[in-house]
Amino acid sequence: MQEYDAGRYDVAVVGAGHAGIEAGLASARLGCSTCVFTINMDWVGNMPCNPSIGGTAKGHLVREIDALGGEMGKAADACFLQSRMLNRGKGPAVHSLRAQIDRREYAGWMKHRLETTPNLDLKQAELIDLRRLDDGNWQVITRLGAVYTCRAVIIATGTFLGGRIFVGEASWEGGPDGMFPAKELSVALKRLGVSLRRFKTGTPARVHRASVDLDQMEAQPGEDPVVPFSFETEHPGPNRVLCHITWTNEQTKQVILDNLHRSPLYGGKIEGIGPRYCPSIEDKIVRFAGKPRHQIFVEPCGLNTEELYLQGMSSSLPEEVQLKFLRTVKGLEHVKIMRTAYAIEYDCVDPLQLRPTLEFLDFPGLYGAGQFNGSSGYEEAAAQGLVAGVNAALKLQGRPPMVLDRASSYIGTLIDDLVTKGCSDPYRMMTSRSEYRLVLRQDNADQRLTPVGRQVGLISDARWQRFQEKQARREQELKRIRSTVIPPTKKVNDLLVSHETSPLVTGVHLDDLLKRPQLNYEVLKPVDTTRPDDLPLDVQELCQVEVKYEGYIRRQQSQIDEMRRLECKLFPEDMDYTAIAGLRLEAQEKLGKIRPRSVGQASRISGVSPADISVLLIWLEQHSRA
Ligand SMILES: Cc1cc2nc3c(=O)[nH]c(=O)nc-3n(C[C@H](O)[C@H](O)[C@H](O)COP(=O)(O)OP(=O)(O)OC[C@H]3O[C@@H](n4cnc5c(N)ncnc54)[C@H](O)[C@@H]3O)c2cc1C
Ligand SMILES: NC(=O)c1ccc[n+]([C@@H]2O[C@H](COP(=O)([O-])OP(=O)(O)OC[C@H]3O[C@@H](n4cnc5c(N)ncnc54)[C@H](O)[C@@H]3O)[C@@H](O)[C@H]2O)c1
Repeated sequence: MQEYDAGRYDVAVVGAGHAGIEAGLASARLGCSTCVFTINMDWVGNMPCNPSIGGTAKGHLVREIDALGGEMGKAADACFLQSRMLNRGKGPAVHSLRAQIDRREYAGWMKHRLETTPNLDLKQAELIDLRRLDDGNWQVITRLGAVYTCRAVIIATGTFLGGRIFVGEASWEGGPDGMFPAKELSVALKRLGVSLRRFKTGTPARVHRASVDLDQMEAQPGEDPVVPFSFETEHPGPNRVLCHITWTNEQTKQVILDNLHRSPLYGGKIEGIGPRYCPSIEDKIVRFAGKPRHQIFVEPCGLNTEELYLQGMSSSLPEEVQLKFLRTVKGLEHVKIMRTAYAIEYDCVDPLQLRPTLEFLDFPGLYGAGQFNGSSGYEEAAAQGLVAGVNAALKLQGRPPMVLDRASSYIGTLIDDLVTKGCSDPYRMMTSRSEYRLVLRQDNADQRLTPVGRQVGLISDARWQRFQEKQARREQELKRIRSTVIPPTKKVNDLLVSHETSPLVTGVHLDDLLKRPQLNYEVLKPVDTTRPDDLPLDVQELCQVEVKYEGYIRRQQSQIDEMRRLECKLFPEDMDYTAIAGLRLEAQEKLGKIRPRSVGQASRISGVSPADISVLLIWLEQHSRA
């Protein structure tokens, strides 16, 4: 193919999935001329699996993306079909927003957002090659020979690189949703020296609504009032659909067990490693053999389609086996499959090759984001896209990088886990991955991250002003709660006794009452006479959590202060660990490979001991004096 010079950009983003979208928008919004490339223009922001956003820990990620100035939360608010806050019965740290989304509406919304963003071009073109020039610039080359010269490249290729589909005995080269795979780019990356490996993931069948007996299933309505993802959405729309729940049974299990030898996974055809926390139904049947049944969420894919998604039934068994086991399920006895479930194997990187900015350690100007970095999930991808896009732009502008630490966010935790510990299967965010989860709540994501977004340049003046007003109201209300004395009147004591908590003998501060497990902000309203009546619900919730969990939060904060002490001790870029006397050989090797940014990051590398950390601290102390 004859090549031609097609122009220059500051940043080229390979991919318009969830990572590529956030990367492209962030880079363009920070003033860099940006081109986002996609294999298929009609699938910008495609959700090849469940059209749902959020859920445990993932909802936190969406809130954080929004707080930094990203797009996913706004798009989800504009296109949701049903919304629920999960885990309301548990502590505030694990409350997680989850929404079922209209898939086509979401993809269209995101595409239009890219099309209308200044400094951003969106192009349908498969990139097949990537070159590093001697002057530090990069070139990306399309299948049609167009050569674009760029100062930075962000790879956000999802599950397309070297994609291979598996359904029973059938297997072919392919991307998700019937798209073609990106083969050449894998070869180009390997040629450059990037080491790739194989992961796999899967998706369940989509079935026709008319073939499903929803009356046989448990209906699951959305929650009112709807809580939006974005801190900027003032009036979220209504819930528009019902979801349903049904269950597998002994018969389903038997069909699967009888056909396990036909599974490409159990037959050894798939070599890629699948997501531990999103197992296929055949995996669940084998791994949790004692479990009599598994839950299936039956969820609409959109308003203008009859396709239903069967969450929990991901499979790569042959098509006829899929039909057979689905028809054993209550309500699915006459089900018709519209899209068959499949597994997909793809190339991705070992994220230990990346810095916390998501730039490759060995290839300045080259960044990785999303499923390409070894993660799984739309929200994980979007979070990384935002971080890669911001950091590519900051570097080109000669500004300090945006590195979010573990105590600032789930985004920081996700990236630190990836680049410090690596991952041996597709990485999924969970609240248990954060040691600071009482502080990293979805309700306070703006408090934690909007100042960072503002500093970077992604938060407008108007939004910043609204944020500051909200913080002022929060502080005012906290002050009022802490200084208000509730007297031991009959009305107060009747209320306390009716909520099974002891009456007062003297006046007590409102915050002390709020700390009682039987009470909350809403319950105390009738006796809290100085409460402002125009306080927004989100400010009320913030104040309640901060007061109720004050002691725990304070304790966690002191752990954070300790952690940050080490996080501020940065290593020089050209650090030679082999020259540091006293470091054990294993530590020298691991540190040399991962090249941590700070002593804090070094302390989390497996194989680096507390004694090694002491040696590093002494070395830094001497080095900074010299
Ligand atoms: C079958 C399946 C099941 C999944 N199940 C779920 C699920 O239930 N829930 C969930 O959260 N996640 C699921 N995932 C993962 C989810 O799709 C990804 O985590 C998420 O989409 C990753 O976003 P991304 O931006 O990294 O990549 P993608 O969304 O895959 O986007 C990749 C982009 O790169 C472009 N591209 C690739 N190569 C090139 C090239 N050479 N040139 C130009 N453009 C290129 C593509 O056109 C596309 O725009 C599943 C994925 C698949 C395929
Ligand atoms: N390979 C991948 O990348 C891949 C593949 C499959 C799934 N996933 C991820 O895993 C998630 C699905 O995984 P899963 O099947 O383990 O389920 P999940 O982890 O999302 O569901 C766990 C819990 O969430 C709640 N929940 C789920 N759907 C709900 C609904 N419609 N209404 C109310 N509550 C609901 C339920 O309490 C359920 O038990 C996706 O959202 C995606 O993030 C990723």
